[in-house]
Amino acid sequence: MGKQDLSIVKIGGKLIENEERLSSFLRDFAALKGPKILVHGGGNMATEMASKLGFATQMIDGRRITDANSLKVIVMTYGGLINKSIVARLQALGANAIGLCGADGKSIISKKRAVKEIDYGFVGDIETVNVSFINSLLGQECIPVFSAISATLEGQLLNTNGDSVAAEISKAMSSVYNTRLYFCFEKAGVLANPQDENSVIAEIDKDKYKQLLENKVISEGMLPKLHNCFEALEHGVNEIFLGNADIFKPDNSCTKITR
Ligand SMILES: Nc1ncnc2c1ncn2[C@@H]1O[C@H](COP(=O)(O)OP(=O)(O)O)[C@@H](O)[C@H]1O
Ligand SMILES: CC(=O)N[C@@H](CCC(=O)OP(=O)(O)O)C(=O)O
Repeated sequence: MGKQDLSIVKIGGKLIENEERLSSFLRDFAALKGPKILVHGGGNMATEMASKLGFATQMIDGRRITDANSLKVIVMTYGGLINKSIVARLQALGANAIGLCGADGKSIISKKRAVKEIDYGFVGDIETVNVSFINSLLGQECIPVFSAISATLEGQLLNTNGDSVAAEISKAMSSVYNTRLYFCFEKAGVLANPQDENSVIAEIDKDKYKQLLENKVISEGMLPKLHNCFEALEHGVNEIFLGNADIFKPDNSCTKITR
């Protein structure tokens, strides 16, 4: 018998902050057929909360420098407010969501990033994903909702990029499922002209990716996002799509990443 399909969907922080788009997305996600996993970021909200508490935020190459105060804010914001709100709303839509961070069920174990030129602080690089635990939740028709937090085996919580959480879960779950990974963010996909929402590139393979890099069409957060995509395709993920909150609506245009 062939493998069953599994959808892994990541939603970015800017999408989460837009109430109208988030509601519409959650309705579509709740209605999506088959086993599924949601991963959420929340970077902007953490920056705002930190600022309210009087803590400055420093980002380098899209990664947050996470000192002890910053980690506390992140756990409260991602693991608390955002995660629990999304779970409650999915439950209200009839979807049996369960909120998790990497420490829950030892689901995502990471290592604190080694200090090279930059000390990122409490930032984790994922080492293992607990496939059997996640699979057992899916087997009970639960929908795991992961925040962008992992943990070490020694019990240290670590801030972990949401795109990486989604990509690593997808790679690991590919041993059991046909995996389809969706990155939902504020744009309609990868744009040929970042200023023009109507310039969505339908498909990007490795050659096209090289060309986009050379022509500097992609920048900022899109750089690690596409890097993650090609890495995931090399490691068993079957299909990857990038789009906005409307990605599951019929006739919605988005970008497909192919080898
Ligand atoms: N060619 C491009 N097409 C679409 N987005 C791009 C492009 N180049 C750069 N970007 C930027 O990448 C961002 C997406 O990355 P990121 O901010 O990390 O997303 P997320 O909301 O998932 O955290 C977009 O909001 C956009 O500003
Ligand atoms: C290490 C690191 O940078 N972690 C990210 C995790 C949140 C995230 O990925 O949020 P978005 O999807 O909204 O960008 C951060 O703290 O910003």
